[in-house]
Amino acid sequence: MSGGVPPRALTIAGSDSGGAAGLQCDLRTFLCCGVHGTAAVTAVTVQNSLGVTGVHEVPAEVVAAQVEAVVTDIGVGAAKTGMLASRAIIDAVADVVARLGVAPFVVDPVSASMHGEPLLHPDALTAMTGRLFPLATLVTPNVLEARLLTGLPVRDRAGQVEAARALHDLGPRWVLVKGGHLPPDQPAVDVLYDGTDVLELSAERIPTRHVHGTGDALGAATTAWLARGLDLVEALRRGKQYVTAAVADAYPVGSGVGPVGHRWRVRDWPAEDPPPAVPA
Ligand SMILES: Nc1ncnc2c1ncn2[C@@H]1O[C@H](COP(=O)(O)OP(=O)(O)O)[C@@H](O)[C@H]1O
Ligand SMILES: Cc1ncc(COP(=O)(O)O)c(N)n1
Repeated sequence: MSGGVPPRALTIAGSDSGGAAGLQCDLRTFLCCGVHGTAAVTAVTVQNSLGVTGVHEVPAEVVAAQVEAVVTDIGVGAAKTGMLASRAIIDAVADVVARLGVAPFVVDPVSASMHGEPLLHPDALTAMTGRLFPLATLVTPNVLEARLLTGLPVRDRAGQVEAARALHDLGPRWVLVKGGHLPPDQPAVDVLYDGTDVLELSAERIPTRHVHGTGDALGAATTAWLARGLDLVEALRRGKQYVTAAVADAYPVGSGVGPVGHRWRVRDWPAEDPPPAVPA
């Protein structure tokens, strides 16, 4: 790839000043997956390993303008959403994504931080499901978001499947109900549903409290592999491998919950996909 034009991906997401989640995690993941990352910022959060203490939204028309500027000049092979904050931002993103035909399009319906602080206004849920889900190639709720969006209890694998079926009826091509928040005695199983078949992506649950940014790393790695031209199931398999390695590489910065790590990808860069040589 050295000297050539790399694939490009776009994240439409909030900023995490602590650098664990949000667009910081997405851009780092894009780089580690060999893709040029671009970002439309939706909100600035005041955040660290202990939680979120402030949220400052970017005007909806500025979010849409960032998306348009990137798509019309740089080009986007795949895009994902993270924190979208408000109904106005969701409506603006839905409009610009539909108008410019941005695809594949991964929607992570982020509703709260891992500490429980809200990252989405409650009145924006219907815009999320009504406007964004029908445009999505893949939606990736965690168990808590699946409960919020469906009203179902979602306590185990059977609950994940039931929620995936209900969410698929809202229009996305694929639904992934992530299992990171299931009880610690259960493996980290994510359930993928395409309207017909159920596929499980399973990994051993790694015993660490430092899981800030797991969902963003999974979604961003999957988006990167979609931008590199892989089909959805293969992109997601690689995304799952990426996040499992990232959880294993997590580290304690700050006195609360630390970030998942991306250093493994640089240290152990696979032989079939070497980093470009550094010019002398
Ligand atoms: N302790 C863990 N060990 C291995 N994988 C994990 C662990 N915690 C979460 N995951 C995986 O990380 C990804 C993100 O899941 P989840 O934590 O449910 O999402 P979110 O970050 O959106 O809340 C999923 O693939 C999930 O299975
Ligand atoms: C800006 C931003 N976007 C997303 C998340 C969710 O990530 P997590 O569930 O790891 O807190 C976050 N905390 N902050």
